[in-house]
Amino acid sequence: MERSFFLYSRNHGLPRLPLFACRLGLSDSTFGHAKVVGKDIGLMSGCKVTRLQRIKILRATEKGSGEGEDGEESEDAFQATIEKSKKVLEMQRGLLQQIAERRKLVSSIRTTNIDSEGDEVPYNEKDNSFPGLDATPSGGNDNNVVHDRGVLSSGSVHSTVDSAMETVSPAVNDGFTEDSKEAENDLYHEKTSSKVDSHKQLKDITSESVWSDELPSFLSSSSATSSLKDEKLGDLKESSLQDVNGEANMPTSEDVKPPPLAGANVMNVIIVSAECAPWSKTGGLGDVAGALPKALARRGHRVMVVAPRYGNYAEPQDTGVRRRYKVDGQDMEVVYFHAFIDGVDFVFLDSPVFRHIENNIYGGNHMDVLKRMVLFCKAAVEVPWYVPCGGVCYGDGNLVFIANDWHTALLPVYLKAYYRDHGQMHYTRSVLVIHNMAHQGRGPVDDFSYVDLPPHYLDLFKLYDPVGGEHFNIFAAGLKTADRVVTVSHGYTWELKTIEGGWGLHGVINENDWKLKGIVNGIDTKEWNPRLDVHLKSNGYTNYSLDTLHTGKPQCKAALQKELGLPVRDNVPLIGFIGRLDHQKGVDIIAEAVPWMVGQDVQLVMLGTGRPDLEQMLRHFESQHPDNVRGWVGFSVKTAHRITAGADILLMPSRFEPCGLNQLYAMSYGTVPVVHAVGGLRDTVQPFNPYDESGLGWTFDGAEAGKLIHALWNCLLTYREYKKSWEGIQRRGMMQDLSWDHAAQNYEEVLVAAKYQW
Ligand SMILES: Nc1ncnc2c1ncn2[C@@H]1O[C@H](COP(=O)(O)OP(=O)(O)O[C@H]2O[C@H](CO)[C@@H](O)[C@H](O)[C@H]2O)[C@@H](O)[C@H]1O
Repeated sequence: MERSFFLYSRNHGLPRLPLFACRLGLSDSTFGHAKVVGKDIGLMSGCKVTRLQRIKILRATEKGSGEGEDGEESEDAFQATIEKSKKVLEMQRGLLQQIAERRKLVSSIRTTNIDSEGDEVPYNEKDNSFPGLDATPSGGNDNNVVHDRGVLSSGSVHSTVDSAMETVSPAVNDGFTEDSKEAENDLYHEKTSSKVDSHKQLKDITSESVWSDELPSFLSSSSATSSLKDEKLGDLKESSLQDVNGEANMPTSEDVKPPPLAGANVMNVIIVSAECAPWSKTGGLGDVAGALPKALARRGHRVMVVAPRYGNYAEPQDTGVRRRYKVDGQDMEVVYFHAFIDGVDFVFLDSPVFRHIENNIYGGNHMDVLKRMVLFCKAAVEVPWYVPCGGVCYGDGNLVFIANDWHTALLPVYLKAYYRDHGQMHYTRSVLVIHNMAHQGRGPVDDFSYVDLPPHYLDLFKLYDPVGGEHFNIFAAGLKTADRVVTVSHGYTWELKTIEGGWGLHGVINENDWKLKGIVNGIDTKEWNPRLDVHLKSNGYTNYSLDTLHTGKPQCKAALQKELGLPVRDNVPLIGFIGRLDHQKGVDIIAEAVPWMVGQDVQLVMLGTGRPDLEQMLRHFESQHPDNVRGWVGFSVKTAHRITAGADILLMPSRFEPCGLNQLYAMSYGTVPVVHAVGGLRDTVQPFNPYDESGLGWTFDGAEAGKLIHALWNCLLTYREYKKSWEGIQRRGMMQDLSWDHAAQNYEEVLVAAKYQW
């Protein structure tokens, strides 16, 4: 039964209070609008008054205006009202405190209920759980005592996550807390709404997941989810508690946790990648594997990255889990290391075949590379069962693997051949991301004998094309087997379907078009952010932002010129190039344009490593034009950051570019990109239009020196003659939200699509 606040508290003379509160300018948010044990106490929310109250207020006001003629009487009445109001406020405070205490009680009952339900729920298909460890073809694992808890039922999986998260080593987390705080302050890039404490978030996943697995996202809404929760809580919910718990407008209290951004779609995600920054990186794949997981975790998913352990990394600790896998008839042991950082579980696979090759990840002969990838994928697909992260395994329910490029394209195949074909890992899905189709894991058909698959799988790998003839193609098998495929830009998705862009796999891509989606990469706004960049804190460099662009960027430019031994001149355009020195990146196109460039009074700095002939070319240019050109041969993350900050212009004449990250980094540092309009470069660099002062840089429509020169000429003209336009381009670039948050949301759609695909 609802009772008005007036009736509830008339002894306290409250009819005047709403009006009084209004006069004092006290708002909804000051008092809220609370319900206590089913009774609307109408705490002046929006000066809400009942009809009876209104009459009383009116009478009191009329009376008040009459008394106004007598100043003293009126003053006394006013004082009395204040006194009464104070008392009422005091009482309300008490009530609010009671409410807060009841909320705490309810949430503790709720937690207990979820935990106990999780323990008791037997295996249920709808819970997306795997029946048991013993049924796995690879057998059990003596080292992993918590394994069973992770796979027996999703109830136990979810319910144990809470306790798991409590056991995460604080030492591991603490090192990253400050950075997270810094990033949270980033006004330009980070959406503060998406920032939540990772532990709290994972706890939220736990409770959400228990209920949400049962409904596809397109059927469920947050209300559907909460009603399901309500049903599950059943008996425990007394009506009074329901009312307290259901109150939406309560003043914020410490125990109020925001729901995960992914809502009902939260799931377990395992990203498997041959490289992962900052531990290992040869290019953009490492950046993506280091950043996308964190963005997915911010959305509330439980996220793990699996990568080889190439070096002695500081953070990951030996989990004690050891597994043996057969590769080409040979027993190979894998030791699993783990670190929990920024809300993500990083699992590194240690084996003699991975050790100490951090500077040559894809090096070695054809067979060496193939065997490494076979071992990596065989071990990675079992991680959710054997590696306890924070005390509990991921299990295989509600799980999606994200494999990347050909190196891990065997994973979807192993998932199918070893497990799903045998009715196991029934609820696990795989997504394969194409970062670069130019590398496919090709080899002679005989390679099939090394991947350890049933004979009928050969057809998945066999491909014929005019270049390779009939051959063995790992990427092809992965693309066919994965539940969904992602490419890293919309432009590249289209290009892959063409003979020129598909590198022999355009047929496979076209056949699987239905499961293909382009998602433009984001950038790690903690790593690549001129306000926070750790590489700009010394040697004369400085951090800067949109507000300090005028002073900060020129300072970085001067520091870069000084560091490189170039004449320190503010008015000379400084042009940068960063990238792998190979055919893709069009370094040779820059080379053709160098004679023209040096005649333009510009400075050019090129950082790269790769093909020896192109490395030699860089050195040659430097020696020919010591006053204008620097060719830095090597892989230096610090120098890459400093060039991005100090250069005015970034050149990217790539012949093809699936997405490209350097142009994104450049724009966020106020460095203007000049790019070949291809793949992701076309998607992300809107050409400058001087008529309406729009656009972000210059593009050219052919990978030719002449076209590069034409675009660069226009760019240099604007730099020199139209300073305002130039600054506009810089500012527009810096103001974009290039963070991973948006891309992560798109990935989530793909994960959900994979999850509900049968
Ligand atoms: N010598 C050097 N020293 C230091 N850092 C260096 C360096 N050479 C390159 N880098 C860094 O490596 C990364 C290169 O990323 P890109 O996306 O431009 O290219 P990549 O072709 O490797 O990636 C592929 O995957 C990514 C991710 O999906 C796609 O964006 C891209 O189009 C596709 O070709 C950048 O972080 C860059 O700074």
